[in-house]
Amino acid sequence: MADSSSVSGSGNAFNLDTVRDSLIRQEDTIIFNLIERARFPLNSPLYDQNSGLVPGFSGSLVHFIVKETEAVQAKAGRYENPEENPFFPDGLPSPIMPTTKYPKILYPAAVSINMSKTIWDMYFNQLLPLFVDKGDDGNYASTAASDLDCLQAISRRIHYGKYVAEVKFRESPKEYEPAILAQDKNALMKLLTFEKVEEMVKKRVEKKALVFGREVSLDTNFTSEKCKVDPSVVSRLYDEWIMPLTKQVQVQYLLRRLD
Ligand SMILES: C=C(O[C@@H]1C=C(C(=O)O)C=C[C@H]1O)C(=O)O
Repeated sequence: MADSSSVSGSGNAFNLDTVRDSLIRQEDTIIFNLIERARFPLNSPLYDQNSGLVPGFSGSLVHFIVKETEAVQAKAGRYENPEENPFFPDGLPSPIMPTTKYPKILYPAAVSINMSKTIWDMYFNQLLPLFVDKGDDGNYASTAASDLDCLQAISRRIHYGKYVAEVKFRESPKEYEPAILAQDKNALMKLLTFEKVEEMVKKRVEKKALVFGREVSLDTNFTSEKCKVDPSVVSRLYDEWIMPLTKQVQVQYLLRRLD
């Protein structure tokens, strides 16, 4: 069944409401993926640059798994979708089969806006230690697959800022044009920021984490108060990283909107 998680599917309407609906839908994906990752302990050897776990590959095991997974997905056409951004774009293979023609909503240079490196560093260095237990259960391949699910969901959400910016520009070009012509980042940031929306987002993701993360039993509504992922960490993820980075994507996008 089609849902509202994409504006680049054919026939989907493109306006600020549908774009915001997509962001709301993506919250579910991000929270469920965090819950899945929290099933495993940290498993730190996965992230060790010098673990030597992969013969002939210099880098961490998670780097190897993500790079190889992205190569397979590129062959199947995943990165033809402008909503998807690889973490390791260099040397990715081309699709080996015909792929859907995605509607051209964004201007072509938008492809060059890529925050993957920042997202990668934020996820492993800051976010991960906040929501997984310490320890090592040896489940490295499954843990890395789960990391990639989280990274892809967070990356899609942040890069979605391109669509948010495009729709905001189309809805009021006269408001944005002077700031774009002046290349005024601060003015653009002010124009595209809606503090009330951001407050709502933080509260909603915290509540979703509370609802999605508790055990459901048939006797009572919830068996325990313990959540699979701390709701305050999810709220912090949005407050400190996801929303600021989405806004940075929006600013970068708008700066070049009139090129
Ligand atoms: C995404 C939007 O732009 C900004 C970024 C937000 C976010 O990342 O959730 C929320 C509100 C705005 O300040 C929006 O207006 O919906």
